[in-house]
Amino acid sequence: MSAPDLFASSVSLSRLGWDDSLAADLPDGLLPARVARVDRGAAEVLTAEGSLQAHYGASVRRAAAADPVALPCVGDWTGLRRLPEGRFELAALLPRRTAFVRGGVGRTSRGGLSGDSQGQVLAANVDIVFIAEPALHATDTADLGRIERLLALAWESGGRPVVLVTKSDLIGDALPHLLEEVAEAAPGVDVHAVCSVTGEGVDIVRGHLDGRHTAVVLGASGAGKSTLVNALAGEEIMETQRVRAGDGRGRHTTVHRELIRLPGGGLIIDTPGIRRIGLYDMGEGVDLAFSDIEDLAAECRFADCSHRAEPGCAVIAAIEDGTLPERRLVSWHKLRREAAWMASRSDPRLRKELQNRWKTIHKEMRKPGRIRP
Ligand SMILES: Nc1nc2c(ncn2[C@@H]2O[C@H](COP(=O)(O)OP(=O)(O)OP(=O)(O)O)[C@@H](O)[C@H]2O)c(=O)[nH]1
Ligand SMILES: [Zn+2]
Repeated sequence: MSAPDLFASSVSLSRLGWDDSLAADLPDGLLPARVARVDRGAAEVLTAEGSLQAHYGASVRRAAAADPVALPCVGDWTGLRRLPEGRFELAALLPRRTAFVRGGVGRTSRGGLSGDSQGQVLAANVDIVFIAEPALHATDTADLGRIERLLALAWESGGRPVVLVTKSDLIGDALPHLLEEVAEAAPGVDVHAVCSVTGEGVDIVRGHLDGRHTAVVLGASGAGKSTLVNALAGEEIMETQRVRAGDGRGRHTTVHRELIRLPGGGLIIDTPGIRRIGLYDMGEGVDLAFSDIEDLAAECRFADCSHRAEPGCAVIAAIEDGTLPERRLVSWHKLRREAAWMASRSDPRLRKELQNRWKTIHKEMRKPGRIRP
C-alpha cells in the first residue's frame, strides 16, 4: 500500500471504531474488517475499501465448532486474508473489548452434561450502552426497576451505560423531579432527557459517540429507540411503530441494517437479539448497578449481612435516615435473586472463561477518567 492509501484507510477505519490497540492485535498480513452482519459460514464486513462478503476460514470454523462464543458476531473486529482468486477469507477474530453474551443452558434434557456451552454473543465491541426509558409510557411514568435491570446488563457487557429519559415532551414540569429519581437509580451514570420530536438532547447523545464509538440502544418496546436512531442518522433508517401501524404491516418485517454508520461518525448496533435482551446475564453487573448499596454494605457489622434484619446493618440505617430510597434495596434483592437463578442455569465453564477474558478489559475501562466523563 502506498503512503497516501494508508493514510486514507486509517482515517475511515477509525470512523468504524478502529484504534491502535486493536491494530496491535491484528495478525501480520491480514486486513482489518468489522462485522456488520453474519450469515451461516460468512459475514458481511466493513473495511477501509468498503463492504464485502467474507467466508470463515478454517481456524475460525474450528474455534466456533469447539465453542459457539468464538463465532463471529456483529461488531466483531476481524482479520481478512485476500485469496488468490480475489475473494476474502475471515482468517482471525480479534479479542473482544466488550460483549453482550446470552449464556446458554449447558445441561441437556437427558439429565447429563452436554459438555459444550451454548453461549451466544449477541454483539461485540459496544462502547456505550444507551438505556432508553420513556418519561411516560401509556399512563405510567418511567420504570426505575427496568432502568436498574438494564443497567446491570449494560455493566455486565463491559460497555459504559448512559440513561436516556425519552419522550421528555410528555411530562412537562415534572421532568426535573423525574430526572432526579432516575439519577438516584443510576449511581455514577450520566442521565439525560431526550425528545426526538423537538430534538432536545439528541446532540448530547451524539456527543457520547464522539465520532467513533459504537453504541446499542436498549429499552422496552415503544421506548422510542427507532425514533432516536432516525434522529441521530438524520433520516428514516429504522421503521418506527408509527410507520408500522400506519401501513398495517407486521412488526420487524423489514430486514434492516445491523451495524448502522451515523453521518457524524459513530455506529449503532441494532439486531433482533439485542432488542429482545432483557433478563439475561446480569451477573456481576448487578453489583455495579447498585454501587451505592455495595458501598454502604462495607460498613455493615457482619461481612455476610443480607441487609434484611441484622443488627448494625448500614444499608437499613441509610433507609431509616432517608439517604437511601427503600425501593433501591427491594430492587437489589430482586435482581440478585434473578441473577443467581440465571447463573445456576448457565454453564459454569463458559461463565468463568468469559469472566477471565474480559476481567482485565473491565478493569481498564473502569479506570477513573476513562469510564466517566
Ligand atoms: N411524544 C413523543 N413521542 C415519541 C418520541 N419518540 C418516539 N415517540 C413515539 O413513540 C412510539 C414508539 O417509538 P419507536 O421509536 O417505534 O419505539 P421503539 O423503542 O423503537 O419500539 P420497538 O421497535 O417496538 O422496540 C412512536 O409512535 C413514536 O412516534 C418523543 O420524543 N416524544
Ligand atoms: Zn447490611
